[in-house]
Amino acid sequence: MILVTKESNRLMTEKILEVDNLTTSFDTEEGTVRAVNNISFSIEEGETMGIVGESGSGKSVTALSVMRLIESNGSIENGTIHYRGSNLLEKTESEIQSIRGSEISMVFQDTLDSLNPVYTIGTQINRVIRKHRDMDNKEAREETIRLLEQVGIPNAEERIDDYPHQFSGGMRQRALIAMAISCNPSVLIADEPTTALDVTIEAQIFEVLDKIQHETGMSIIVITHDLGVVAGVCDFVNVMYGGEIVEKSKTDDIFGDPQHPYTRGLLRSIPRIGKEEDRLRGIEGNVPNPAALPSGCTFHPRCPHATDECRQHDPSLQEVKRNHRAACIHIDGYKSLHKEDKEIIINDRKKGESDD
Ligand SMILES: Nc1ncnc2c1ncn2[C@@H]1O[C@H](COP(=O)(O)OP(=O)(O)OP(=O)(O)O)[C@@H](O)[C@H]1O
Ligand code: NI
Repeated sequence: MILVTKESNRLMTEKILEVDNLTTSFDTEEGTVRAVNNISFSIEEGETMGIVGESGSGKSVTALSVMRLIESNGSIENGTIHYRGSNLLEKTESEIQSIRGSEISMVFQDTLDSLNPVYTIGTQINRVIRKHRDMDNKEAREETIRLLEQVGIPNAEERIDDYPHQFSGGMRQRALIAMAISCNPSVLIADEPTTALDVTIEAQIFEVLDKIQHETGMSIIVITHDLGVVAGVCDFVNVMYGGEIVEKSKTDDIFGDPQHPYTRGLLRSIPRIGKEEDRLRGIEGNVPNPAALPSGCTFHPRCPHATDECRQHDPSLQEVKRNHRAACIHIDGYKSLHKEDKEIIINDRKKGESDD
């Protein structure tokens, strides 16, 4: 039955999650902080979507809004979040609790140390399973072993009784993924799942996610500050800056034909292994204070192409070509500059490759 539904969804390419005009803000001592400002995106079954941006751009708040886990000083001011056609913002707390974990699940940022040190890995996953699924202890234990195997933990039958400190960082992250997928969610949100891990382990974690996606057809939202991660993993990408989505397209187009000056800056700052000097080549300036966002285009104080118009008008996302949108008023007029930027990127890459 489920398979039939899933299959027909795929044929109809139904959007499994659809976020429209989401605005989330917080009350702070500095005043109202609009952490997420009027953003929209959607994801289909089996797709992997990236949300990329520097620290403070609103990525986690976006995810927490979808999970309805915004802290008490914050609120979703505007927008809708449709999951399988019904608006999550209209659900009661108990309805949302049953969706959370079993339909939409999240691996939280900075959770590597959040497994409870006094309980075994098995006990902690077992608990989540029994909360959502009708299984007795023995069945849940078998299911936990299966999940640990699924995320690539060797000797799962023995490791299930280990305590978190007996697991390496990469193994703990696998266990957290096992926990997040333990109730077969349709959507998994992974918030910076590999930030604390080295690149080899990072690649392994994404291989695990890819494998699970093939096995289950789940949709994945990957949150990262690293466009390098996006390249290998995501079908399409939303670039966030100052709480807004400034560019969105298929991953290939983000790399092959980036439009927004911010995206191009991010691309130029992807570090190459062993290239220390690259770290210095990020985007000049700092992310804006969300309690005091600049006038006009939020990016204008850091933008090499900013004009008076940019200081006055906040650009909305415009279609650059099919399925590729960017929020920059100079997208037409600045075609030539874009070309120069592209040449810099391409030459840099070639240089990097020949240096390696
Ligand atoms: N509970 C809160 N109260 C006040 N401000 C908040 C709260 N939660 C988030 N913010 C602010 O919202 C903005 C966006 O935060 P968010 O955590 O979404 O950024 P992020 O893109 O996930 O960054 P990072 O890469 O550092 O995780 C930040 O300026 C942050 O300080
Ligand atoms: Ni975050």
